Amino acid sequence: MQPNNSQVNRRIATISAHLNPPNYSQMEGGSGLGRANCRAKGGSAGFKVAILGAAGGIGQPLAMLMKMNPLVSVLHLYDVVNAPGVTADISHMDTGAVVRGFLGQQQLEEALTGMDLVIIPAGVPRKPGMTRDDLFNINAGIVKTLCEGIAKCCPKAIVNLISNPVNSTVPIAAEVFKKAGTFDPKRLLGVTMLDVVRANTFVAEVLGLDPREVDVPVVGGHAGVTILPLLSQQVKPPCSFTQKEIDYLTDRIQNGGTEVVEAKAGAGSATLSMAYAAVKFADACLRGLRGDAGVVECAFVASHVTELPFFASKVRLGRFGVEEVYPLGPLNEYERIGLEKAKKELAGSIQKGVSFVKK
Ligand SMILES: NC(=O)C1=CN([C@@H]2O[C@H](COP(=O)(O)OP(=O)(O)OC[C@H]3O[C@@H](n4cnc5c(N)ncnc54)[C@H](O)[C@@H]3O)[C@@H](O)[C@H]2O)C=CC1
Ligand SMILES: O=C([O-])CC(=O)C(=O)O
Repeated sequence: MQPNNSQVNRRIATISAHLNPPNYSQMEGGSGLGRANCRAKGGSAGFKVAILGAAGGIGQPLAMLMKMNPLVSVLHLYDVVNAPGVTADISHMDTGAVVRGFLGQQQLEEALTGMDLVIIPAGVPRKPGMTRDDLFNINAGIVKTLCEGIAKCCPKAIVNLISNPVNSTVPIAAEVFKKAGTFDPKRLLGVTMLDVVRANTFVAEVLGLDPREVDVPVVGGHAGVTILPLLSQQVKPPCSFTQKEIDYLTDRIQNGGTEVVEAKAGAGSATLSMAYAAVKFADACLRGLRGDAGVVECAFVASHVTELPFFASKVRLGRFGVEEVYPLGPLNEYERIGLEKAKKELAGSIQKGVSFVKK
């Protein structure tokens, strides 16, 4: 039997309520009586941060940690699935940031408007046997669409790009911004912080130190041989390694991601350590925006440090994003050979990203 008109209308209403669940910006405090919107609009000190892909393996712990960050006054959580649930959950934490959820493409612009910092962990992760480049076909399109939204709604925001392959997605973002006439190389940063976090951890293990005492620069890019730890510049504390230790550490740092992918056996890649690293990096960006002096981290950025248009190295973060890109410093022979390998692979990955948008 065919449904009559009023039955059809009821079904449409039910489906559309499902597709457009209440925006959590209207639901602060749950009762609708909350004044959090007034607090957020009232110019309370702090920055406005959006996470795109907030319901994912990285996105959820990242959202939780950003909600705990005192520099954040407003936190927008955007995803194509499950954003309302994650938002409801996170919004119950009694920390300062006002949390709002946004679900689906039709709410992307609202999610992005007015943001100071946009963090992007949207996209598919690896399974065992895959390279990061195997994610290109799906993630390139996702990153392109999200960056088009950023160019339109918050062109001055700092962008922290996590989605893999970072060596190609950062060039994709740059091309999208160039097309839109909004590209500012200071504001686009590929997140390679997890490589530094791993390098500090593994070096500390070898040296028998607390990882918090260790500071290893990791340059190049974020995949395999493009991840180049500069162990000769491990300055905090100054130390030297045997060749065996250097081989072991370089291999472990370059393949840290694969180590996690294999251990998770099909259930994804690093999420918790990545969320930690992303928050460490986002916090550095926010401290820079606030005007703190001497904020220096490694990131994959537009660069003149080598002949390549993008390269990861130490950068100084300030009120406008990347204020200085530091040269690599003295490399030993082992690192010089590693650099040549890294550059060769990076050149192809960068070109692949550029061509994706230009084609
Ligand atoms: N830069 C780095 O050091 C690291 C990067 N990654 C990368 O981060 C990405 C995310 O990883 P996981 O969180 O583990 O994946 P996941 O699959 O658990 O989460 C991804 C989230 O993105 C969402 N999403 C998909 N399409 C979207 C779109 N168009 N707009 C907004 N959200 C969208 C999904 O709904 C999902 O919630 C992967 O590409 C992974 O390779 C992972 C670890 C380290
Ligand atoms: O290995 C992956 O696919 C995820 C990633 O980038 C990392 O853990 O470094």
